[in-house]
Amino acid sequence: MGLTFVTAPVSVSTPATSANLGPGFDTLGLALTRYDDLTARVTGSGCTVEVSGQGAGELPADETHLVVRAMLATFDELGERPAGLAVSCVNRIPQARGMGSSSAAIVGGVQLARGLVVGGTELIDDAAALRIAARLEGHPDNVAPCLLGGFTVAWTGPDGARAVRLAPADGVRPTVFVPAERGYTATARAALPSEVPHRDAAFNAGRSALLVHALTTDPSLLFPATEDRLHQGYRAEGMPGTASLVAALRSVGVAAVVSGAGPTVLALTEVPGDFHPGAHWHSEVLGVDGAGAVVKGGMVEHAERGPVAAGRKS
Ligand SMILES: Nc1ncnc2c1ncn2[C@@H]1O[C@H](COP(=O)(O)OP(=O)(O)O)[C@@H](O)[C@H]1O
Ligand SMILES: N[C@@H](CCOP(=O)(O)O)C(=O)O
Repeated sequence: MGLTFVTAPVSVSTPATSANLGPGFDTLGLALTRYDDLTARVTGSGCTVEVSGQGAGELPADETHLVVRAMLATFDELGERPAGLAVSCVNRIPQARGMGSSSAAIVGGVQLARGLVVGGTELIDDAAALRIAARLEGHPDNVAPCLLGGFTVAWTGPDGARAVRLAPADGVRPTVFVPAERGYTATARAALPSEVPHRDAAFNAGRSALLVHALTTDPSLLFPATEDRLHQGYRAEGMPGTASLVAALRSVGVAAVVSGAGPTVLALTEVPGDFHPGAHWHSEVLGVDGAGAVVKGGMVEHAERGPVAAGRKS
């Protein structure tokens, strides 16, 4: 039997995310309180995409748009596509800056597709949604917090991506410093070596483990816990302004890291009021999003995720 599609529009708010958080390369991620708002409905034929805000006038307006690609991949998992789609995107997450905009588009698309199918949430549960989104993104560390909210530890097993969601401690104070220029994740990944010294791998294993404790229990340890030897150093040449700002913040005791693949900088502890990053940077204090990509309308009716959902399995 075929699928039944919902005729009413479905909406989703997708949070920005910061991945890696220093040593947790391709694993750790945090959901932040800045959102893209996406709406979709089934139509009789064709595919239209309206974009306002970030990416307006640049992103495609057809089925090659990333949100639609993720929707179609999800419908294909379900075995049937609707006749047509109309999608609208109000984008507030800066794109190609290291704040998880592509993951927000992918997770948004997966969630919209689930919402547009009667019984879509049962046919594709959160665990399957995470697997689809991570497969499309290529790494799970942004899609996990975008989907689930909070602070997530994600990994890839034989059956695809999995994640647990943890509650960040109250003392975690995210500030982002966003530059005007873009930096593409694919470019930043190409700067990484295929092998690293064993001592650096051991260093990062220790810091990542400490970071889980610091972020959930003891933020006073965030400064040593955010040291990294696996990616930031290799990427510094390609983003010298980012490397300098991380160093300047760390020199005054702030637990600063490259956000995702950069070029945005993320501070996890309070930035002194007299610290000035320079006119090049737009700084913004953000909260930690606790809910993830919540769908309104349609068939995904999960409640807001509270701040504590330790051990949530995907
Ligand atoms: N909201 C969006 N809607 C559609 N495509 C998007 C959106 N956000 C990002 N993308 C696509 O992803 C690319 C940026 O991906 P990436 O380099 O991974 O940056 P980020 O760190 O912001 O995720 C953009 O050039 C665009 O092609
Ligand atoms: N682990 C990835 C994270 C990329 O995050 P993004 O927000 O820059 O897409 C990496 O470091 O490549």
